[in-house]
Amino acid sequence: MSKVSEPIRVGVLGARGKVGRAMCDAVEAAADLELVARIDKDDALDTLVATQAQVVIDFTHPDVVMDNLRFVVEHGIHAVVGTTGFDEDRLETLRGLLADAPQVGVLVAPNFAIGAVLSMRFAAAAARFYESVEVIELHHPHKADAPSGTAYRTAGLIAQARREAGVGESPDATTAELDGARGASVDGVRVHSVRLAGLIAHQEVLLGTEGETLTIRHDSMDRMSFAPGVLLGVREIAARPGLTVGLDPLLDL
Ligand SMILES: NC(=O)C1=CN([C@@H]2O[C@H](COP(=O)(O)OP(=O)(O)OC[C@H]3O[C@@H](n4cnc5c(N)ncnc54)[C@H](OP(=O)(O)O)[C@@H]3O)[C@@H](O)[C@H]2O)C=CC1
Ligand SMILES: O=C(O)C1=N[C@H](C(=O)O)C[C@H](O)C1
Repeated sequence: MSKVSEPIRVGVLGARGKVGRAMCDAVEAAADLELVARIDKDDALDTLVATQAQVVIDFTHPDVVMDNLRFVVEHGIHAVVGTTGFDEDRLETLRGLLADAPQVGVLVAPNFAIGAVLSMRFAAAAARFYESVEVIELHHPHKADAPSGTAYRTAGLIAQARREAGVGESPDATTAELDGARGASVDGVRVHSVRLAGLIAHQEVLLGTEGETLTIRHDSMDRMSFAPGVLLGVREIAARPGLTVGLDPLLDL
């Protein structure tokens, strides 16, 4: 007779936020998961221990996410993290925390939408074939950070692919510009941030060379687009101790 396994006990941090609310709904709708804690600003993280949460989902704010992770790692709770702001320094700090808790797994991904993960891959694959490349990210006007975490990662992957292929910088003869007109340079790649009411999360990678251009565009039209990737992380993270960056390995990419 096959054994029925217990549902995974999940806590959501940022539970009243835009993404947190959608993740609570997604966890509640999944038969193999149980939502045991909804934590938002000023709620006690101890609730996670009292409710025996096994995995947390964090969609909070770049300013607080490291404190949340310190707490959960120290208490042996796995984490699936969508909150942005993870530069190399933060990832290194996280690796240090995890070194003292070798059984704990933390997944940090700048974007959990499957199409966004694929579009980053496509952009990295295309980058060496084009002279020019720029990234435009477009989001709702309540977003705290710019450029987006996805744009940072996309630009980083593009820059790495171009370096490995020996491709030089995108040509740009600008000698006079208004501050910000050419966007921000992320690892040498120009990134432009649009904030517009009515949008959710969107990104275009523009590539150009003699006689042709290629545009790689992804659109999240609903925050539920992040749920399949997050739930995949929740189900798999206990089997992946240490730090995992990006959803790619969970998708066998
Ligand atoms: N990786 C991915 O796929 C995605 C990542 N994101 C990222 O997720 C993060 C959240 O986005 P979004 O939901 O739009 O933002 P919101 O501001 O809507 O939600 C964040 C929530 O976290 C709460 N919060 C603040 N501090 C704490 C704390 N210490 N503990 C628990 N909760 C806290 C906020 O409360 P209050 O408002 O009172 O401060 C708010 O309710 C951002 O960094 C965003 O870029 C977003 C979408 C997808
Ligand atoms: O704040 C958002 O909304 C989003 N944040 C993430 C990012 O900064 O890349 C992911 C997605 O773009 C939505």
